[in-house]
Amino acid sequence: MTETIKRSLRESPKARWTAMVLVSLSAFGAYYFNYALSPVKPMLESALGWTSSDFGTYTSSYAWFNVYFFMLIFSGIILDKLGIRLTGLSSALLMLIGTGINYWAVVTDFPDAAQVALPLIGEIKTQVLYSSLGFALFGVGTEASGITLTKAIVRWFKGKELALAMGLQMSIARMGTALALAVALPLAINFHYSSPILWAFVLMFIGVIAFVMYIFLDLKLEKSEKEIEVDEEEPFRLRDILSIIKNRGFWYIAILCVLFYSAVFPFLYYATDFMINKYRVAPGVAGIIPSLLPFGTIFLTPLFGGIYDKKGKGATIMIIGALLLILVHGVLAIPFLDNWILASAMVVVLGIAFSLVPSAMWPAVPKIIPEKRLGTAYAVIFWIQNIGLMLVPLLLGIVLDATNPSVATNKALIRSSVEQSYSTLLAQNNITVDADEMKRAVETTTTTVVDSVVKTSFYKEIEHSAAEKEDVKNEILKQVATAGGAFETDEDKSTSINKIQQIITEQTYQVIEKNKLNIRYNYQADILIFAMLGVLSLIFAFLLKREDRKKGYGLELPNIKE
Ligand SMILES: C[C@H](NC(=O)[C@@H](N)CCCCN)C(=O)O
Repeated sequence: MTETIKRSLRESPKARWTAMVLVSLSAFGAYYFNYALSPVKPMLESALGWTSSDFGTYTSSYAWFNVYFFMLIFSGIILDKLGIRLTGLSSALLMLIGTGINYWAVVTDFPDAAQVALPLIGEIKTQVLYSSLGFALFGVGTEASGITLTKAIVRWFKGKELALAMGLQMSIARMGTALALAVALPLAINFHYSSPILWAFVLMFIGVIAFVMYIFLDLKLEKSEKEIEVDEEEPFRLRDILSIIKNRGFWYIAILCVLFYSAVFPFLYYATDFMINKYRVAPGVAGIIPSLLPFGTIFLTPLFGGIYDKKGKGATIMIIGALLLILVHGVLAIPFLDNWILASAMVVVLGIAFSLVPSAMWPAVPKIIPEKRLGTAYAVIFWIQNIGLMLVPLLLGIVLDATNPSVATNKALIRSSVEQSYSTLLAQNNITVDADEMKRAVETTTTTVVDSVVKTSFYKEIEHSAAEKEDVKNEILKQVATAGGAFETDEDKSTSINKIQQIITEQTYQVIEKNKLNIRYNYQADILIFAMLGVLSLIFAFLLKREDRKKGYGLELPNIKE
């Protein structure tokens, strides 16, 4: 078909780069919210009584609807039927609604023991369930928006700077992840644990506005191409899936994708907590270390993509990426190597691996799958990848609780002692506070105590039986009451509450230290799971290279022919 593109708006660099920035803004918000609650894990435990399994359920819920309801496949069909404008706007709105539900669930005061029974999952805290449903809705929007944005970029940049535009769009999205990891916990500490979600809501709203602006630009593009004959795009067909899944090379890439991404995205969910617990990094700055990973990829992904374009060696690049993955998780798993500088260096190396593999893997798909089935192929790969994003974070949470059985109960014990101490001291001193003020004070005190114990204790914790836990609780109450006896209230209410907070913090801390109450997680088993995923990734990267040699896909050849 003839294609006269002289008068198309795509010919204007200003117009197409504006389109790229506008569509990328919603991805920025999405990638921010994806990790906005991860660094806040320790606070969710201290303040809301979540366990690691609750956190695992929440993070795995991102993929619930995508996996169970085949939403990625449907999104591909919907995108084909409704087009970029409607699908993009609907997915941006879906992300916004999901974020809103998540915010509501986290700020709502559910009774401590409120639980619902779900098929397959079993008993789950009501708050965790609602947060997860919001996150699951957000996940559908994010993945649908991912394939829509790719199509939008292709629409504007085909025959132009396509790879660069895709790389930059990924970089803008990753800036969102870096921002979330670096600022979420400081935001939560200084304001409220829900503040990172509120910010996500604002960013997502900006994303929706930006997408509405994109729609106007896209309408202008359509108008400019009205008289022009352009190539018809191939529609999404279910029967394409059949021909794709018969291809062995496709399976190697899809399995490598799910294994590799499962060792990186879920790692980021837990990384801040891991830095605090293993490397004793102060919570306020612990997120900076994992944020080095997405931050590095912002520059490295386009760089490695360029190298692959010119020099080739795609399958070898994926093998190197998988080897680095094993190195990083292997080193992070060694118990006595607990220096934060080493941890930061490993995160930087993981960032290099996470730039190498995607920069070679995504452009390798068109070498294995014919162009007209590419949309379907990416949707199926994302679907398989989502299975990993659903199972691995949940497994990590369950394993963390199972290998650290006393941590969650000990945190709950501290919280209830703090609560009782407040009630006693406030009553003794005739100070009345409303329920919200009290809740806030208990949350802050518990978080402060837990943080300081985790950061400063070098003892080898001993596990306590239930009876000993009661003793510890009584001792906390006794110590707080003794120290509180000398307390006199002659100042205003907030000064008095601050003093009470200080007394409770100090006394609780001392009792925990003395009794060696274990509230620090040992992440050893979780990190070994990541290392195993690395080994499996390496095996599939080798299988892919062998298949390439057999079938001659040209994965090792440059993309740009001289
Ligand atoms: C391009 C690729 N995107 C994905 O893999 C998405 N399916 C998942 C997005 C989840 C974001 N945490 C990428 O980001 O490398």
